[in-house]
Amino acid sequence: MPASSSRLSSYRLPAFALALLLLLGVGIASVWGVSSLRTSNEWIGHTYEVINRIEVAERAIRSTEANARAYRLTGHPEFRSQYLIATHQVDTAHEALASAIRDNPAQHARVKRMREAAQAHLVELRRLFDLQELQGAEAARQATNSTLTLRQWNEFDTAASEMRREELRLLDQRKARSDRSATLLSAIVVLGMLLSGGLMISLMVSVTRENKRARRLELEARGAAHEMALSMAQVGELSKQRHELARYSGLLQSCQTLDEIVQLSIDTIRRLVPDASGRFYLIRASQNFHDSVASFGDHLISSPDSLMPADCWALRRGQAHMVSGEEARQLSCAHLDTGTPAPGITSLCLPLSAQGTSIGLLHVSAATDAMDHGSAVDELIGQLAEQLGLAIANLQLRETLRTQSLRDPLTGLFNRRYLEESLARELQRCERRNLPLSVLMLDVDHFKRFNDTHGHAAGDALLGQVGRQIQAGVRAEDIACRYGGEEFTVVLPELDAAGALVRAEQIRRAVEIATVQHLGQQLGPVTMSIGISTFPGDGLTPEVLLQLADATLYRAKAEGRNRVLHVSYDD
Ligand SMILES: Nc1nc2c(ncn2[C@@H]2O[C@H](COP(=O)(O)OP(=O)(O)OP(=O)(O)O)[C@@H](O)[C@H]2O)c(=O)[nH]1
Repeated sequence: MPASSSRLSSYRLPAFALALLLLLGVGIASVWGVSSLRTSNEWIGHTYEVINRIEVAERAIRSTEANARAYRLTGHPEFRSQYLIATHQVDTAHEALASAIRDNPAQHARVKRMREAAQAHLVELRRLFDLQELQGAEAARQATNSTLTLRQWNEFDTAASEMRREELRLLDQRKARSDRSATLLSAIVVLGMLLSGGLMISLMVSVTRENKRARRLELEARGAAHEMALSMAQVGELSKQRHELARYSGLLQSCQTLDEIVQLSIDTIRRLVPDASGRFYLIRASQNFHDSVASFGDHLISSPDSLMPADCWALRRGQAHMVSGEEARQLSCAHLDTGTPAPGITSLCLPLSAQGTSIGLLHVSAATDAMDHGSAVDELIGQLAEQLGLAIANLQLRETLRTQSLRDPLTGLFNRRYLEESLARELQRCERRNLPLSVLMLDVDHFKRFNDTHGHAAGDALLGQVGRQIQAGVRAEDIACRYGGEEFTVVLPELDAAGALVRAEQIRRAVEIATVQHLGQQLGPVTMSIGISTFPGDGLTPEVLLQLADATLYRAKAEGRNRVLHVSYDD
């Protein structure tokens, strides 16, 4: 369509010029035709004039003849004077006739013949008139030569008739030419008007089409400009979102705790989708459940605190699962509380994984419009989830490594290396603040016998349980360690000997009454001996305090086991 239109437009100027030329031609032809008609009419008028003058000449000669004859017959003077006047008119009439046909030699020759015949007849009439004047009317009548008169009249009439015929022939010819000119002029005018009118109509149609096309193109151009503005806005939005994601990646590297990671992720998701809500889940050690670790927003679609992997399409398929609108009826995840997302709301489940291992789930819900704009938001949140999974996995790995380096794997308590570092630090802190610090040295009684009786694995299970009981028996700020073998140490900052005795007694009692479940058997209970040393009364350095607590422990063993002992050297 545009190609044909532009092809037509290239013909428009020549067509317009042709139409103008045609109109000009019609104008010129009209002027020429009118001029030609006027000339033809002039010639026709001229012919009538000549014919009229022929008749005037005939009338003049006949009037002369009639008056001369009447005078000859009656002698009446009136006829005499009329005769004399008429003789003058004959000359005048022939002069006028000769003047009218001076451009036509043949007619001119005929006028000459007419004139000669008329002159000859006038001479004869003059002769008879003079004779009548001198000798009377009878003599003139007697002298009349009828033969001569007839011959002169014949001569005159012949020339006049020839002349009239010729004029009538010319008249017919000129009328025919005038008719032709009029017909030709009419044809030219009609044809020219038709052609130029047709061209003008074509031009008008073409220009109208061109205008419509121009209007359509203008509308299309406006639409394109609008779309470009929209896409520019989308590009701007996309760039902003990518910037957010890049910022997220950078900050994620520096996060030290899960809380920091989760908070940063929430902030970033809320920046990408302002009114979004959602929940973070991490997989439990048992792998059976995903437990919620954090949530955000107004929960457009709520999801429970814990969910089974089978309840989530994303966890089952190992890939993002987004539903909204009609689709939600069939494919909504079972863990969503509403069953199906409300109209206009989109739900997005994203599995969190690292190196192919599932570690959790991110569920986000938001208005469908907010999730759809630029059609890249779900993709961006997907990228965020990928980085989030890796970050959590890294954190967990770091935590595991740190725990492995600082904690005893069997009991979960701190190891001896950590004890030595932290005892020195805590001792300095308490010394600065002038506060006491107590050290407990704990040992399972007859553990060798337990091992030998129930096996090494049962001994491990017992040590694990004792470790948990020791941890449960102290404050969060206390430091419980496995010193080695079946021996444990607890550092109790800011606690004096009396307080340490109470705490140690609680632990001893808890161990004494507990049994251990191992391979379906209930083993134990066992007892524990505990030695105490206290800063500053018993010693000032970590080494002294540990040695003293150890020595007191062996003294408790020696005194019969299953007891707590503190030896005050001040006493
Ligand atoms: N199952 C298990 N046994 C351990 C572990 N570490 C040390 N043991 C054993 O613990 C026993 C310690 O025995 P002893 O040092 O003789 O002390 P005891 O039998 O508890 O006797 P008393 O301390 O005098 O009450 C040894 O048999 C070690 O092999 C451990 O990690 N797991």
